[in-house]
Amino acid sequence: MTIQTDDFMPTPRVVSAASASPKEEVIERALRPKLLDEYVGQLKVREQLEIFIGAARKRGEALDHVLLFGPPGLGKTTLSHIIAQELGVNLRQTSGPVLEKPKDLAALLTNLEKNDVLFIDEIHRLSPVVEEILYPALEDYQIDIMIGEGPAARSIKLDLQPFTLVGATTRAGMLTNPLRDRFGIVARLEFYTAEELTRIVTRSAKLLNAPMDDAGASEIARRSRGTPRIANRLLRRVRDYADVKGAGHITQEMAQKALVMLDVDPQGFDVMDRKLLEAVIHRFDGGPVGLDNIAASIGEEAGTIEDVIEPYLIQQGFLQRTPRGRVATLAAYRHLGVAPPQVQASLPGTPDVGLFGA
Ligand SMILES: Nc1ncnc2c1ncn2[C@@H]1O[C@H](COP(=O)(O)OP(=O)(O)OP(=O)(O)O)[C@@H](O)[C@H]1O
Ligand SMILES: [Mg+2]
Repeated sequence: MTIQTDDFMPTPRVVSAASASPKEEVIERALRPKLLDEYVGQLKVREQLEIFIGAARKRGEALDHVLLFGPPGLGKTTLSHIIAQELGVNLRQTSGPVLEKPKDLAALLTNLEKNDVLFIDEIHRLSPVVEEILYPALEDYQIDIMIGEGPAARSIKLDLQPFTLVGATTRAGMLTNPLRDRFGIVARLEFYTAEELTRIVTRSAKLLNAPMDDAGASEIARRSRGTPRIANRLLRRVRDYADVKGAGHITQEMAQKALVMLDVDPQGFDVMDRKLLEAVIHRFDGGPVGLDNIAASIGEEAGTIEDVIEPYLIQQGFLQRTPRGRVATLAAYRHLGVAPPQVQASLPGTPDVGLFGA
């Protein structure tokens, strides 16, 4: 296998769901729904939360600890803010990698008021020593802290106010078992349907004062990889296009032209998606191929492929995850206009042709 050097050039992704830039975060905050009722989709999660939040409020208790997991840009941070808002309590926000020492977490915990929400983003990246502190805090609202040093050091117990931890992660599989077991409510966020994304884009366009018709909205929604963050981002790019090339009104035609310019295909796939599928098909005979080989071949980190790129390809049925590696499906061949390998199952001794074999 030859690897061309241009494969290692970073490719800017307009449809990357990965975390927003600081500038984008400001816009995201403005577009973020504030209440459960405004939060589109995720019906199961919403219904559960409505009940549990209602019950906690009624009893004046802290809500059970909540773990939110799912691919980037599906609304974990948004939901954590909504939970605090609906509970009528303060939200304190931090993230796994920021909490370097036990005392960083202890300081946050001891400052919580009754029933507050502590949001820890990227909770799978907590260091083990910090995680240790968290266990008794979650279980008994207590922490053990060390006072002094050397032989004079002693540990004292501090009582905390009852609180709710909301943890978010793109990788539930990387959480330790003891930590995962301490969440009473575990919610997996799913990709959004085109209809749900249409509602999200329509709402955002109103907030941005961007005139748009329904066909324009559904065109953007269809191409947003099931992800609100991408839908909002494409909306802003399409609006720019409509402002410059048209009279500012977002129609289906404007959306289509803008998305062609942005290299987002009708399926919502971008350069990296197509690169991945092409690599599996052309360089690895359609698979099965391991994640690391794909990563080396397309010049992308394995973690990014696993968290950001492949979940949508798998959900849409273009890629399959098998115990032996990733396999391109018939839909992937069709999408790229490549003839699938011939099925030769009737001939004895023919090599395994992956999915298309017997
Ligand atoms: N259910 C929803 N309804 C309406 N808008 C949504 C919804 N979910 C997310 N959004 C929009 O998508 C943007 C991204 O969501 P958010 O930042 O909550 O994603 P995330 O899951 O925390 O991503 P990451 O894993 O990168 O932290 C938000 O600004 C918000 O406007
Ligand atoms: Mg987030």
